[in-house]
Amino acid sequence: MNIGLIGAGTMGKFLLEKLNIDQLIPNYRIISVLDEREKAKEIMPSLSGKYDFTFFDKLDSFLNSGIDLIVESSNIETVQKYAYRILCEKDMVVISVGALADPAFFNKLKLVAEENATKLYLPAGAIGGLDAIKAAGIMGDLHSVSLVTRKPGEALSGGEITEERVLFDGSAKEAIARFPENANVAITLSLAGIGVEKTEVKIIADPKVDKNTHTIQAAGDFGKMEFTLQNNPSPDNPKTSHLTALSILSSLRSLQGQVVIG
Ligand SMILES: NC(=O)C1=CN([C@@H]2O[C@H](COP(=O)(O)OP(=O)(O)OC[C@H]3O[C@@H](n4cnc5c(N)ncnc54)[C@H](O)[C@@H]3O)[C@@H](O)[C@H]2O)C=CC1
Ligand SMILES: O=C([O-])CC(=O)C(=O)O
Repeated sequence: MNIGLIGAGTMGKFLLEKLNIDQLIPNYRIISVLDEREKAKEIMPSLSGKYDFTFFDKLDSFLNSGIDLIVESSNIETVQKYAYRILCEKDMVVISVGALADPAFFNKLKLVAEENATKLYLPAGAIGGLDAIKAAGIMGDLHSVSLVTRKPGEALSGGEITEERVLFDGSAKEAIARFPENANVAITLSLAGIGVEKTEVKIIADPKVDKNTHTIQAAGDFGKMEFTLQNNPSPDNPKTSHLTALSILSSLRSLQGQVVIG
């Protein structure tokens, strides 16, 4: 599988290390990286030497570089800019899932993927339990879904804090608008469950935690569930839980093989 990467930051570099150097998934390699911004020309040559990929500064040449699948690990704006065009011809893994909070945009992507027989993969990212949420909602009998995200102040750009502070309490749709780098999980959860308007989100800065903590609660005809993750932050980006990059690798690995779990 020849992969094209958009976003060679914290997660992108981790994926380059694991796929291209450690060869964690046999035959899966990042062969192309896209960055159209002027400043990319300075940093890409050394990265491309280290990880052995070709750098592209134009989307069209990137798409024509022999890649089978695109992995995005950049930001919401990049997904909004490129996803439609990409899904016209390639499968795509999106991790900045907050880009899909607008139902009109999400439906447009679903439609273009359907028309072109391409696929949009949304890894679980920094959370889990989505298999249970999807199962619980399959008959429309999932009544409530909530997420409480608790992070150290520095992860929420709040700087030094001395006591717990609720920074946000509202819908997933509002959460991602206010915290585009911390509430992608709220949108993944919404898409798996009851949507961006009905999914309730609280974001709390907490000086007592050193992990990015996410608690999901759901109730419906199936019963109730509660699921808590205590994620170690990525060493290079305290906002991003390390589990997120692992979940991209896991999504890639699940494209291979005959057995599908979950
Ligand atoms: N779905 C989930 O569970 C989670 C999603 N995220 C999201 O994943 C994304 C990546 O996270 P990190 O790697 O920690 O971020 P990062 O900030 O370390 O890396 C992002 C990279 O994208 C590059 N970039 C920005 N604009 C670009 C463009 N137009 N074209 C190409 N490259 C561009 C930046 O230069 C940077 O190197 C972020 O949007 C983050 O909010 C983070 C954590 C959890
Ligand atoms: O990494 C995390 O813990 C969650 C996160 O930042 C996001 O969903 O945007």
